[in-house]
Amino acid sequence: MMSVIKKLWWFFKLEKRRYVIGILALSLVSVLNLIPPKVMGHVIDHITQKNLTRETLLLNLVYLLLSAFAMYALRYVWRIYILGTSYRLGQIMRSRLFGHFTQMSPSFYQKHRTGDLMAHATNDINSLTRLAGGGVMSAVDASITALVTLLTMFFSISWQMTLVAILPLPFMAFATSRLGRKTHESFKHSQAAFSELNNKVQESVSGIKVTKSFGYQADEWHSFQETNDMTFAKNMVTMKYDSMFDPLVLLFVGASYALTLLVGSFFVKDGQVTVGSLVTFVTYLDMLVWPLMAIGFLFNVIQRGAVSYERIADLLSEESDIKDPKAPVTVIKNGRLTYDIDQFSYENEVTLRDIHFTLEKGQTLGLVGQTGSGKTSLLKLLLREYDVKEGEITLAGHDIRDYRLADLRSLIGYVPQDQVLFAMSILDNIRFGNPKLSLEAVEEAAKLSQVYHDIMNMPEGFETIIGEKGVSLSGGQKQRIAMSRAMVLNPDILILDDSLSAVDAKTEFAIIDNLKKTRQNKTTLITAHRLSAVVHADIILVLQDGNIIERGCHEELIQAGGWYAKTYESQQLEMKGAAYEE
Ligand SMILES: Nc1ncnc2c1ncn2[C@@H]1O[C@H](COP(=O)(O)OP(=O)(O)OP(=O)(O)O)[C@@H](O)[C@H]1O
Repeated sequence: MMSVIKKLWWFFKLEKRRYVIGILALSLVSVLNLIPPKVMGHVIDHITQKNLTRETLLLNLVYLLLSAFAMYALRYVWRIYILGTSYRLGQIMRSRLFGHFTQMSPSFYQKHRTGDLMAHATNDINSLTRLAGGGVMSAVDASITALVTLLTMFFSISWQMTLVAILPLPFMAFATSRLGRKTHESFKHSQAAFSELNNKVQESVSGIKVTKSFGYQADEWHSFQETNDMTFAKNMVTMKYDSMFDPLVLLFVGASYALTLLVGSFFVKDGQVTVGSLVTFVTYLDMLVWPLMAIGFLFNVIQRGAVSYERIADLLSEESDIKDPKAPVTVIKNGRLTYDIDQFSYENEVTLRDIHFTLEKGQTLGLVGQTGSGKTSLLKLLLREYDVKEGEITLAGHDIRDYRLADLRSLIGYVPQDQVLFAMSILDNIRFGNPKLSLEAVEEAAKLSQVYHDIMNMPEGFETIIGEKGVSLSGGQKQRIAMSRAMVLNPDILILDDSLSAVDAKTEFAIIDNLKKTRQNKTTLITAHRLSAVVHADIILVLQDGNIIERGCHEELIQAGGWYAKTYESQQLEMKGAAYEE
């Protein structure tokens, strides 16, 4: 349990100055706290001895007031310096986590669901902040208060009474530590359940449109209720252990009071202590309740912090499986692209097999084949979303793993199958890769992608906000805006992954025509289901179950009379039929 303190030592060291000031202020408050009961006892003794003068009373009142003001100021100081500093830990950990998230490859996001990652970034970080703030505060305060109070009771009132009063404490320590262990376990389960709940909410909200369109709201509601109930049940178990803590402590404190009263009354009767001293003693005993309670709070905070730290550390220790090379090739330029892949698999099943081809700079590759045949996977390997283990992909004579990831990706413009547009203006969406680009450049890219007129017809043209709070776009418009985003950068290598599937044949033809004109010296890779999108390609590969089953240019493949020729023919017939119907 204490290991979490060790693990957080770097932070305490980093904020040493602030913690030292905070702890000093806190310690002074604990000592000043001893004054009021002393003053009280003193005045009571004067009253019982009937010799209380006005001067003595006034002097004691001044002591009380002075200590109250000093404590007011010092309490403010420690709150700012200890609790305030703890937020800094939250800030540091949050940016570490976020930095880590941005470094990770897609397989990380396949393994961890969004809701889970959100839980780490919120709940777990809050637990850590509580440990570095409230935890440190109660540890220092409780130990100093307990120490100075016990010493004062022991030396300035009666050591015998003190020993009797603390008799129940070892039993209490035993009981609370057992309870603490149980709380720790149940908290782990609560935290995991919260992650699950987060996932559920995230998935349900993002899929709400689909859920509703299929009329599955009721099922979704029931499945959410199940997760919600489970989380509630786990939280109740934690709550049960939590709720046992304070009553348990108070039980032992009650025993201390009873013993003190019993022994104290004998001592007063014998004249060993005065009535005033007994009152002071009982007030001090009262002051010990807080440190005892704080043990429970500390147990909680430290254990929760430990669980959360573990969860965050586990995430942070996961390395991205896509790494930058130790000695990267410093200059990157477009050139011959060669795929030499013997085999590639995501997990166990082989996704791509014997993929060998060369694409010269400036050429266009067309990738076709049934769904699931491996087209997207082949492209993702070039982006290094995943790495090839058996074989290599080379660009301009170097294995792509020898370039810096950022360099490699700066060469590539990628229009994925599921485009993501952000809730901001169309202008900013298109120049996402380089916010400094001019409106003219953006307009040009939109024209090349055949979406310029669509945009000009929107309420605020390129300034139109899209997404949740703005205009909803059609599938085809989304595709063409995503395409403009890649085109505006005029990338050396352009990857279009089924990017024209939602546009009509005429628009597709115009876009392809623009591509042919503008990308003469640049490499282009296109996957498509509609073969008309790849007719112009220099090399067309037909994939089936991860293998290349046909290769050549359009004419060669038509000649060969295989899958390509048959599919092309039937698609042409379909198009003619559709045109006839129109
Ligand atoms: N991240 C992944 N993890 C595991 N398997 C995957 C992953 N991505 C794709 N696959 C599997 O790899 C195979 C090839 O998928 P891929 O997306 O490359 O096909 P595709 O030809 O692009 O299909 P489509 O035309 O439908 O887009 C499929 O069987 C798919 O289930």
